[in-house]
Amino acid sequence: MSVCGAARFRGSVARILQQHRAVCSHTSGSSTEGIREKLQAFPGGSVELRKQRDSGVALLTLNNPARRNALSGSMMLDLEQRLCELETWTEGRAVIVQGAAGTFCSGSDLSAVRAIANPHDGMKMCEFMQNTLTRLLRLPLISVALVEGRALGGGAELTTACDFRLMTSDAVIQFVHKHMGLVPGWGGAARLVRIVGSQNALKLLSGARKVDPDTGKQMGLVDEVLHCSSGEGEALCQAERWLGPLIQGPAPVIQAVKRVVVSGRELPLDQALQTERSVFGTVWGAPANLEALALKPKHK
Ligand SMILES: CC[C@@H](C(=O)O)C(=O)SCCNC(=O)CCNC(=O)[C@H](O)C(C)(C)COP(=O)(O)OP(=O)(O)OC[C@H]1O[C@@H](n2cnc3c(N)ncnc32)[C@H](O)[C@@H]1OP(=O)(O)O
Repeated sequence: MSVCGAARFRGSVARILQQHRAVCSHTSGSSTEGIREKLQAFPGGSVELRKQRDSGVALLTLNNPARRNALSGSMMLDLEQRLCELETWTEGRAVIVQGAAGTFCSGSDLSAVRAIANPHDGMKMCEFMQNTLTRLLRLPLISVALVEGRALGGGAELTTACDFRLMTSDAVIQFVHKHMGLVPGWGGAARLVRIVGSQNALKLLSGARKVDPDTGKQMGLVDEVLHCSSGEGEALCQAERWLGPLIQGPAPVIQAVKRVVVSGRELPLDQALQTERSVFGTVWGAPANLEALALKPKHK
């Protein structure tokens, strides 16, 4: 890589880190300035984070069951703060995003949507949620959306910001945006095209189609269909079991794997190769590598 290329790369990494520090410390000056105060004016529900230290799996729960886990303004702010915590969780391996009371998320809280329907505030909310879901997508943790019940509108977009989607057999993902005279604004369209391809994305968005698990699996939107017979909590148990093989191993190695996949997915080849070398440098000769070499590994 040329000297100026390396300088450009260092500059882009510095900018990403600067944005991260600014957002976590709420440093004003970003283009979403002022929206936090407005979102705070729409309370209701919460976004809970439970870090399971033994497994390194965090549970991120949208908790607004009276509103089918619709995202109130304060929940959008909660989500940003929970992501700040996850971005610096060095022992973390994965995060499962779920909804309370057996349903995922019915999108934005419509009372908040009505109140900030003006273009200026709507655009700032859109950018705030787009930035927040992009940070979820880029977490150095393997992320799974556990979809029970309904994932509608912004809730459907939220599922696309996870690496994987697991659905219970009676669940539905629906991009209802067209019915509201809208298109996705939280990054859901850009991510959906990358997940299912542009033709399937066009069908799901233009038709506002209800995606059942089998259809979702066929088009690559759904990674596993969970058949749950007994009560509450079974879907989560099945999701953790599905995740198990992906997160076996030291947290730094799992996090390094996610980092090289994110850079391979998002960066131009030269920068992706540079990032891969940088991440490789963090695990080469690190404890997990040295321990593995000492054991004379045999991969049967
Ligand atoms: C489009 C992108 C993004 C945006 O631009 O911001 C959005 O996400 S906008 C919101 C898109 N979502 C919706 O339009 C979903 C609307 N809700 C429904 O379709 C149904 O409620 C349901 C989610 C399919 C559940 O139906 P059901 O099980 O029959 O329950 P109820 O309909 O009786 O709802 C229970 C209760 O919850 C309230 N509710 C549901 N969704 C929302 C929401 N998104 N915002 C606010 N409140 C919501 C619903 O009003 C009921 O409350 P009460 O009437 O007070 O009992």
